Amino acid sequence: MIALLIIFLLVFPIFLLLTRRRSSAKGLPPGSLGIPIIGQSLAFLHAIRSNTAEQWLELRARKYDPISKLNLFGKPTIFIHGQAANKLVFSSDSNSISNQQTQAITLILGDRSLLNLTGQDHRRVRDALLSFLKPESLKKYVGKIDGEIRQHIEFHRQGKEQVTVMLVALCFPKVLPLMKTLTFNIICSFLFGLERGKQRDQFLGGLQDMIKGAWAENEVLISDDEIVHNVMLVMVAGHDTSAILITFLMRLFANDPAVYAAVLQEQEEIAKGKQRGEFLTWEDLAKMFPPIFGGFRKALKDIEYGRYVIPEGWQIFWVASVTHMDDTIFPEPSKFDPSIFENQASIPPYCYVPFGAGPRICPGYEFARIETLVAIHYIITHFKWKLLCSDNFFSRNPTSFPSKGLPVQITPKKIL
Ligand code: HEM
Repeated sequence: MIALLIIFLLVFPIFLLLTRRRSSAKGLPPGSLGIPIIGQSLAFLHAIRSNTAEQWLELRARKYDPISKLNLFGKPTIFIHGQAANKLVFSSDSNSISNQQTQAITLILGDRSLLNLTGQDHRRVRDALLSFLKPESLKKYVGKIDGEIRQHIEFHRQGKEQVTVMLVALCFPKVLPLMKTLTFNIICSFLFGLERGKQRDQFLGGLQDMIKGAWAENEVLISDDEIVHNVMLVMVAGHDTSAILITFLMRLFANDPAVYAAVLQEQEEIAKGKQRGEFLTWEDLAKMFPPIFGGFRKALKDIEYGRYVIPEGWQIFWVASVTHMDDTIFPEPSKFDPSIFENQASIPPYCYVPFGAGPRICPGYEFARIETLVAIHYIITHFKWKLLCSDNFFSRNPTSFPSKGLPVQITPKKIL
């Protein structure tokens, strides 16, 4: 207790000095920095855990629209959202705004992952990654990903539809863990050429050797540390994200018969044109239609934004979901309506940013698109499923997941 008091007494005067200096300079955005160090962190973490983070942010956005200041995780922070904010975050040069990572992420992934790199170094390592994540390279892998998905779903489903109703909750698959293993397997097979079997199960032990082998052909000059740190980043970035997207799509389809029917019809048309067992191709995906909260950046100098200044050294918290839920941009934003993406030109720039934008836009975008489309195509044309958990809740940790991992009852369709 005494130690806490001493820390408080030491930190508070510095904090006051910092905020007074800034407050006297006109233009600091509205909002309070709260108690030193803690600020709004506990309230925000509580909102995340109690599943009300979206509402917490919405309330803040409505109160201070479109920019406010707060104190998150010990750092003075600017919370911004909307088209202009996204444009500022995603298109500013790396001398004004840099990426900002927590110490934990840097410790886990290493300091040479893309998340920590800026300027020339960021471009060089990103180019290396994109050399195999770009559409021309991915085209060759559509059939392989299709094969992986078929094997995976068959393997985990076998026999499960025959259990008695009493055992349903225990024995029927939960979609989320199933999709997480699936996205892990796909990345293993794609990045390391590592197929199903004992070796893949022992993957973690041999990780580093395999990484070197997989990147050896790359002609862009990057260091061993950069290889290791970025392969770990790709494993992490590509694992939860796509698995969660596929899981939520399955829940949305199960809850929305009209969208389910439209997607089913589209996918059956594609399936009809194929022989039994024939894999999908890149051209098939072109016939189909096409989850992260936001992130942190850091202001490297004072930045003028409308009537306000974002002070040098402050953290910038960009929240995509607030822009996505803005009904002046997307009428009925909470309605699941994939058809709004049919006319991409109708969406104003920097308003739909689930993968970010600009020089740091997600390099795994095409990869995620392929695995999601192929998984949904296979599942919807081969199975029917019923949700075994009727609520529509989801929690965050910090990525989102549906109640109980989305247990479902899966029944194979009769394929003619
Ligand atoms: C539904 C799936 C996915 C979503 C919604 C998603 C979203 C995002 C977002 C919002 C960012 C941050 C952009 C920024 O800071 O401006 C990002 C970065 C990144 N993503 Fe993804 N991602 C997905 C899947 C993937 C996959 C499958 C991979 C790898 C195969 C991947 C690799 C990366 C990497 C390496 C970065 C860092 C890029 C950089 O800092 O230059 N992501 N992603």
